[in-house]
Amino acid sequence: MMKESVVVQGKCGGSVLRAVCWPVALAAAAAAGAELAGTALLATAAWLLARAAQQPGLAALSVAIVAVRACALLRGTLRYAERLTGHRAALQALARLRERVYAALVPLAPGGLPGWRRAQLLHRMVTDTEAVQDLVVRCLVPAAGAALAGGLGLVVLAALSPASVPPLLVALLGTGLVLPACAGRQRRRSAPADDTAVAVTATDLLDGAAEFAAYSAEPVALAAATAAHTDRADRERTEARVAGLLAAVGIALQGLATAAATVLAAPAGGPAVAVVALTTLVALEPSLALPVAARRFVDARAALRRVHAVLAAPAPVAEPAAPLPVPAGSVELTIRDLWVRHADDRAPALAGVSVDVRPGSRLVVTGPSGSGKSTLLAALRRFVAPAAGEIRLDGAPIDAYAGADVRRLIGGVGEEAYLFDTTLAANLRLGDPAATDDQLRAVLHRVGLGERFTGGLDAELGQDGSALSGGERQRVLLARALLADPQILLLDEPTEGLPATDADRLLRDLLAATAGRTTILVSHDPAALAHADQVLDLGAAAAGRDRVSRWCRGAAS
Ligand SMILES: Nc1ncnc2c1ncn2[C@@H]1O[C@H](COP(=O)(O)OP(=O)(O)OP(=O)(O)O)[C@@H](O)[C@H]1O
Repeated sequence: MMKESVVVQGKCGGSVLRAVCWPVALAAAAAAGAELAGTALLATAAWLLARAAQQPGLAALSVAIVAVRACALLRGTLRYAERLTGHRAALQALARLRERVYAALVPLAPGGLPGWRRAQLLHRMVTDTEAVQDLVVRCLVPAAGAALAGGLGLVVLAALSPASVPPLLVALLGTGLVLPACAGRQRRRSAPADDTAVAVTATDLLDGAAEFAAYSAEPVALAAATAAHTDRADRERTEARVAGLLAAVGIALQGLATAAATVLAAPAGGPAVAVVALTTLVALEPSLALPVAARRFVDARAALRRVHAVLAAPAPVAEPAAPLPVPAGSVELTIRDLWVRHADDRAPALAGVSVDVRPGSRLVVTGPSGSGKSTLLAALRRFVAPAAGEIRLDGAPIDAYAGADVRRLIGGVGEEAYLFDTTLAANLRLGDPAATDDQLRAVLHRVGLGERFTGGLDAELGQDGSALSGGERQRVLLARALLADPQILLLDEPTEGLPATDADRLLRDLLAATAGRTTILVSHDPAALAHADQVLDLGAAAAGRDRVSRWCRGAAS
């Protein structure tokens, strides 16, 4: 178990556990102390009963009577200290690990996240990180307590009746090593590498409820969820049977060892026999919990490995070692022969795109679906790295700036724009946390939302703006982007999916709100094209890209 613990610490929980190693050591010492006090309590009580049966004077029993009370108090106090210190250390470790996972996810979003499903990431953040808590409270502390209690039991027996040591030793090896090894082995065999099937099917059921209902596909979806549940229930039933069997074997070993140690201590006679019997019983008690600890250890190790995979995931875009300070004031954007490829085995999403965007001008990007419009905006915000070519801001390559600085400079409403399930004001203040209510109302006026909300700034928007119409949603997103006040405003198909009259009105308000500001607008709308200073047609570039792909295929074959 110790060897495996080193592996886990090295992989992921290492620095997290190191930060709480002292509280963990204190908790383990308190757990062992509580076991020792329990052992001493029973041993002294046994001696007291046996000695009292011989009817000595009260003075001969008074020390033992006080010792019994002291041990009882000490055991309770130490148990409390162990729970308090152990849980505090575990919760601190958990909080640190969750912070690290979140910090690791930030540079992955959004480009690096599609490798995981949403339910899997939620599982990593919420459930898998809890493994570090289990590791402390349910593995390390019980294992240390069991080792100390067993060791003390052996010392007591060696002092009172050396002949009784072998039965206790054998039983300790059985309950403390062999049974946990069996439990761990069985758990390793039965536990799947990724225990998120239930979470994934449950998320699909919730997210896709409307679609399943629309296509009468509920039985299919429910069958997938039921299969995941049945699989898990089957595994848990098998494990419960094995756990019950191992617990029974442990209790049998404890009983046999106690009986054997008592029989072997019989020649010593007197209170020592009772002390030996009770000491053997108590010394084995903590190690009976170790098979369960071993199963939890296997689970914790697997969970921490999964968390480690998130922590170690390479960011899709490398950060510069010494980022340049971002230029102040308006910036000139230059894109030269830009190539972007989302995966090595896929055709390039952008092939040789070049354009210059002067400060204060409006560039409209157009082109058929799949021609790379969103990819261009993602590259400008450093969410994906170019395969070739360059993007320059005031002459300096964009990858010389920190990603967060670039996104403050070049921001807006992308494909992934999201509205949080909170008030209108809270959603808007994501753009500018210091904005006053008057500034919020002013920006709402600019995007044509002046008097629209009955609840005013406190109106609740629902999850991803579910309480809004499509046009209102786009206007709130635009208002938030304007509040953030980036040097270059990006807008990805803001009128998409709206009825023609709403789209016209939104586009009019949008063009007015962005007049004189450097704007890159993805749109097919003739009105947007008419008001553009420049138009970048990626359809033409896509035709070139197809020619390149065909040439590549031809060259390969
Ligand atoms: N994360 C990704 N992983 C792999 N391929 C991707 C990814 N994102 C986009 N692509 C591919 O890159 C190409 C360009 O996609 P992109 O979304 O940029 O096009 P678009 O012009 O914005 O399309 P639409 O108008 O439909 O939104 C497409 O072939 C798409 O399948």
